[in-house]
Amino acid sequence: MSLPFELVAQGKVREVYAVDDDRLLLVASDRVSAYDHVLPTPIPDKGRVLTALSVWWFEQLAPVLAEHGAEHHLLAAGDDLLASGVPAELTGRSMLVRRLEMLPVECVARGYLSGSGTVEYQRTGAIVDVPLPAGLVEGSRLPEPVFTPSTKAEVGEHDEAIGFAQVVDAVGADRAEVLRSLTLALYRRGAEIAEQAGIVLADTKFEFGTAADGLVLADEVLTPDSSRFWPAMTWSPGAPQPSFDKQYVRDWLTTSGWDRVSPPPDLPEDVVAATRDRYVRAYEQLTGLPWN
Ligand SMILES: Nc1ncnc(-c2cnn(Cc3cccc(F)c3)c2)c1Cl
Repeated sequence: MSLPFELVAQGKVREVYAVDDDRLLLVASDRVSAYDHVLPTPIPDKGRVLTALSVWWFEQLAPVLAEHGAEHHLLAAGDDLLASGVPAELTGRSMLVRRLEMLPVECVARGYLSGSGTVEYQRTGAIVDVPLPAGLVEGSRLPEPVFTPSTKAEVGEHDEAIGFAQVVDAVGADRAEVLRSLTLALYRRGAEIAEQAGIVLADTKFEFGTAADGLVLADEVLTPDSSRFWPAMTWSPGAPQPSFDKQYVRDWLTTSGWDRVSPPPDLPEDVVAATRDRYVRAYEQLTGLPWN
């Protein structure tokens, strides 16, 4: 796809283009990643579903942002993008956003113990400087949601968990405090809405930037790519929880005999179709809106 804009950042499944000095275009692809590899087979509509979900969450979270004197970066999405020169085939999976000075902190909120959090906890009984009770296992619900920030790793590297003191060093004490309280408030609101939809929001990662008028919630929000979504029905601490959206892909890759090092194999049609269905159902269950 050739866009009349300069490519300024390229992620595994997303790109960022510069529309002008003040605006960026975030474009979500149909690519899916699993086990740290981008798979060769696209999932039709994934980019459009996750973009529509982010747009919906920005609306749901606006009151929480306002309570903390913050805003979000979304300017326009969907057909409104045609006026900015975005090709029609991209408008459904693009967001026009305010260009911000991004803060160098990944603001992670966890309501459950999982992934790198579990590894940290098993090593130290805590997640960096966040103490946790004894006896927790993979998938355990935490007594309270916790703020467990990390640094933004280089492309291809994993983010490194950091303590609150390092957030203070990076952004100052007052802003660090706001980042923690706002991250936790946004997570609580998201988890509350997800719970009503039968989905556990185990954890999520927010990114913030600054503009002249203060703190701004950026990037994508509360999507299955930036968060762990588990079906509430199957939640059972003590083992890795099935991912709401990626479990079919993970299971098939495991049975396919792929060694997780060489380039991943193509996905069979039924796994692609089932995965597309999971993204559509996540959208419909969370928003209560029909996907079309
Ligand atoms: N509002 C903003 N202002 C300035 N910069 C950004 C920004 C740059 N990069 N990223 C992360 C990212 C998002 C998608 C695809 C990628 F490759 C990388 C976010 C944003 Cl969202």
